[in-house]
Amino acid sequence: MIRFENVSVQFDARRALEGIDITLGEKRIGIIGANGSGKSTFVRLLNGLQTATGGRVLVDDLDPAKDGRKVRRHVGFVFQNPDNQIVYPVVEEDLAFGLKALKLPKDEINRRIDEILARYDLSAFKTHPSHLLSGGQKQLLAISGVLVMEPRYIVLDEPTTLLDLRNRNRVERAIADLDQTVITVSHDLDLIAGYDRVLVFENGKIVVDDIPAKAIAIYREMMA
Ligand SMILES: Nc1ncnc2c1ncn2[C@@H]1O[C@H](COP(=O)(O)OP(=O)(O)OP(=O)(O)O)[C@@H](O)[C@H]1O
Repeated sequence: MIRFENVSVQFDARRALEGIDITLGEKRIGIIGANGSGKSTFVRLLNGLQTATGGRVLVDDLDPAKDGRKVRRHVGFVFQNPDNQIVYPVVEEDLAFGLKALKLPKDEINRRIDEILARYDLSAFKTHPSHLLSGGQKQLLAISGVLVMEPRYIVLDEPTTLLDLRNRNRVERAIADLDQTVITVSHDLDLIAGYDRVLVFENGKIVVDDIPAKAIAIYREMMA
């Protein structure tokens, strides 16, 4: 369960979030809103990448601002730009690095890596230099790097911006198959159409909180 208690975030003169009070317990939560409306700031609060300047955030009763390391074990985060996420020069090394930190047995590490590479059609790239992957393949690798860790919550910030239609659909299906709670920030309204709940951000506030059909319809009118 995720709770935001009267959360605000202030960057110097700019207020990025204001008076966010919400409890999230659904399995699929979509977040939409205009550029600069506060969506990324909102999700970055979930793993302590951003700290609240007012109020507090709780993820399963842990405060990411205080227990960042513990929380990050349970909250996997896929960034907008995969280059910020891929740190190792070879694909399999990149996938292994978090798993090694968890001190998993070698067999288990290899099993998880082979399985995730197969799922995203990346098996042929296992020993390839990560930086030579295409933009979309990098995005898939970044998503894979989070999924292999089997976190309880998965936050995806614009996970399909670089993907062609086939890979975009693949990511959509992969998300649908996940047992975990998924929170997706996206301008791709189709991606979140089948979700349980959609939040619409405007000027640092949640202005709509509803089922996708209703939230998306209101958002389309707001953007018209
Ligand atoms: N580190 C920062 N320092 C100063 N201002 C920031 C910082 N991060 C975000 N902001 C500002 O806070 C506001 C909200 O930004 P945020 O990235 O959360 O928006 P967003 O809804 O995710 O936008 P987009 O759809 O463009 O990704 C913006 O006005 C942005 O300029």
